Amino acid sequence: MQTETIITGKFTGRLYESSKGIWERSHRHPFLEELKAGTLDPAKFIYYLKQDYVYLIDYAKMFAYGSIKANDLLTMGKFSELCHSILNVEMGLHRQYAERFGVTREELESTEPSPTTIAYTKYLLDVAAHGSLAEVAAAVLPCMWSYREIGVLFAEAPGALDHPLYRDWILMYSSEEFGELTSWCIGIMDELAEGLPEPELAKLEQHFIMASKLEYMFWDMAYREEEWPA
Ligand SMILES: Cc1ncc(CO)c(N)n1
Repeated sequence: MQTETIITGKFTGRLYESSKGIWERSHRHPFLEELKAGTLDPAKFIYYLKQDYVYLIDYAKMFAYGSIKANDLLTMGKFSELCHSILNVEMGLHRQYAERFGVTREELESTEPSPTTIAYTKYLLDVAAHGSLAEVAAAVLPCMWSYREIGVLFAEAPGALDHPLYRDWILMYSSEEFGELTSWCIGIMDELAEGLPEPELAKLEQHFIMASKLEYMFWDMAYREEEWPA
């Protein structure tokens, strides 16, 4: 488990405040409450896993866009490292879980995205297609940062790591490595926001809030095992 604390700068402190209420609602959502307690219906977790797998394909592309939009090699390299780690470490965990549940890799990959997954990934990709590097950073930040917060909270919750089913999931998001990547994303967000005029900062904040709302919706979608109406 990881002990490194998240240090926010001036702008990321503002972002955190803007979405704290939404994040707290996510933490209290039955999907996460039950995952923490080890009582979450595996069918709901499998649904989540499949949707998250196709979500992560587009999410990884956000970091590829970050690499393209970066102006220095260090930033470019870090975004490409993040892309690599999503495709190989994070999605690797999903593949392991799928195997445990008897879901094939093909099944995972051919999951039909739900309405909420579409809303989230297409929102992100639209920001990437039309926005600046700072906008990309603001849109992807709640994903990393809120999972990091959930991972650490759950790893510290008494008994949460004793449940064999969801233990690996909690360990992934409370890991040192995930914490370091999140800290880097927070750092680059503050750097990119430095000196920007207020209307630009407000736009970044809007992306952060929107992605935070979509995170909440993603938990809720999984709990309801959302389907297309027709
Ligand atoms: C929906 C969603 N948000 C954030 C993460 C963490 O990267 C994830 N795996 N899935």
